[in-house]
Amino acid sequence: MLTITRKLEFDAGHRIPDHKSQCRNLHGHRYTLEITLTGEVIDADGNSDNGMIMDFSDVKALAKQHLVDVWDHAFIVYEKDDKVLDFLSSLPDHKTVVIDRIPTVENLAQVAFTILKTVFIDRFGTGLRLHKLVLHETPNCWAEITDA
Ligand SMILES: Nc1nc2c(c(=O)[nH]1)N=C([C@H](O)[C@H](O)COP(=O)(O)OP(=O)(O)OP(=O)(O)O)CN2
Ligand SMILES: [Zn+2]
Repeated sequence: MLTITRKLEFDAGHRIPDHKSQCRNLHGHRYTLEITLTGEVIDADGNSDNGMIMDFSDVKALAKQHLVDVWDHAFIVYEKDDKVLDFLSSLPDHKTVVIDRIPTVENLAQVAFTILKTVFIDRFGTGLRLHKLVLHETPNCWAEITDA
């Protein structure tokens, strides 16, 4: 299978409220997101996308619009983490992203995949789709999801 991968990075805060150790504290990461797309190579002479699955600059622009700019410099918080939600809501204009699950890297990867699979759709009639997403929480820790 032929794929392309675009890497983007963003910073976000989180905590894992039930964690047995350090990760129950408020802290942050520089996350690395790898978006892997598949589809036929575009064959259209004179078209800017000719020879590509999708232009990397368009992959970046869409990923930023729908996910990266939403999560960058946000605090990502579980909807049942009441203490942190109360605190964040006391901060004027704080950038907070509330999600329906604990913000482990596994869960963030699943949320990101759900969002981006609706963005990277068959826009060229080439079968373009999101094949895989990798989210690194630290250089040593990451989660991967591959389209079933
Ligand atoms: N399965 C998971 N385990 C842990 C998660 C997670 O999301 N899924 N998250 C954390 C912490 O939030 C943190 O991201 C990881 O901390 P740590 O284990 O300290 O990772 P480091 O890469 O910094 O560790 P080094 O020992 O410095 O390599 C914890 N567990
Ligand atoms: Zn963490």
